Amino acid sequence: MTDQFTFKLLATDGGARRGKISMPRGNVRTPAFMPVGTGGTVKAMYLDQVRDLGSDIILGNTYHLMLRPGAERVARLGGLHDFARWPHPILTDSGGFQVMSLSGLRKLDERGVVFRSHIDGAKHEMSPERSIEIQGLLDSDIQMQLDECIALPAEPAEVQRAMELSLRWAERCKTAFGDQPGKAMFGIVQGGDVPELRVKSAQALNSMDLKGYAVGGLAVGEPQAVMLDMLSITCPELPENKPRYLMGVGTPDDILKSVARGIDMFDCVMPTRAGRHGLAYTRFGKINLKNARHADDPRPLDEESTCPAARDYSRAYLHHLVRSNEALGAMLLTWNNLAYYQSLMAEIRDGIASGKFVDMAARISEGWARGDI
Ligand SMILES: CNc1nc2c(CCNC[C@]34C[C@H]5C[C@H](C[C@H](C5)C3)C4)c3nc(N)[nH]c(=O)c3cc2[nH]1
Repeated sequence: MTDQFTFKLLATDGGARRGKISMPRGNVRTPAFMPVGTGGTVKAMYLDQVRDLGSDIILGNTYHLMLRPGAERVARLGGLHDFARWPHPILTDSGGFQVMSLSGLRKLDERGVVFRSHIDGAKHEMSPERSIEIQGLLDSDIQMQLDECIALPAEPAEVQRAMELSLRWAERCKTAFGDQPGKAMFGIVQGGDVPELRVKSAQALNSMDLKGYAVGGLAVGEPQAVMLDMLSITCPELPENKPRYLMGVGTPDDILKSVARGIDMFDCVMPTRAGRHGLAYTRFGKINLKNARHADDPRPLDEESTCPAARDYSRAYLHHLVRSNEALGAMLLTWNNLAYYQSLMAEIRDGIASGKFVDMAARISEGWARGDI
């Protein structure tokens, strides 16, 4: 047990890193995939299942929880861990990304973002200080600075404006967060697809001596090659003794290639959202259970999986559930997908620890390319 937030680099293999984050609520084995919770739940899953799959940490959802049921109410009820019965670490995003993508009317200026709730149209102001206050009310263990994430492609002048605003907001978030030994506030590197802006953002955040660093402003419409190039430019500028979190990423292939460039933490709605839409992630690649070709297939998704959803149900049954829009279809495919993602992360961690990351990554990628499954 510890009352501090610490990161320990345990092994490296090329650019890939194996580490451990220690916090009062528990440890996070990195590279880590963080299942995405929305209103304090990972959709279509019981949190005990999420834990049993090997998830050390989940994401909470600042924007949704502040609108409903309200951050002050969650605090009155003991904070998000008690509210959702998840006693392990929780990371919360600042809410800015969603305001930019979800809410209707919104105005952004030096003070922060003013927006209307997509639920009831009520007006809300989200300043850097208010975002940190909300994340504190949720009792989040890892809090993200408020930032401005812009979609790509974008004009370099616009990328620079948003990056420099985000740096000023990082300073304000650091001040608002203050000194909370068992918790962390991560800065977010911006700079779009402009190498010199990425370096400037990373170096400025580096000098703020934060407990962890996220790489933001990616997975916003750019090709994978651009995202990977930005990682190759950004990660070397970040301290190697602090965790690095690539926000919103990604597919299994994105994750393998980003780990190779020095990323430690990932979050993505893909496995959970795809599961609700009939898509199964497996070590043989993606399988769309909506497709009629599965209607008579008695095989499970993966008879060697330890996850019952992958091992014990025929593709014909899963196809039937998905086609009939049965809740069990979403439940089983979400369970399968998170189990697959966490087994991929465990294989990645073992590969780095044994110095076999490159061979392991090649073998995994060949499995996906096997074709007809
Ligand atoms: C997909 N690509 C992408 N995502 C990104 C996110 C959100 C990360 N996921 C958190 C989130 C976002 C939504 C959906 C769930 C729950 C909750 C609301 C928190 C994950 C980002 N968040 C911030 N603050 N800044 C970014 O630059 C950024 C870039 C991203 N690029």
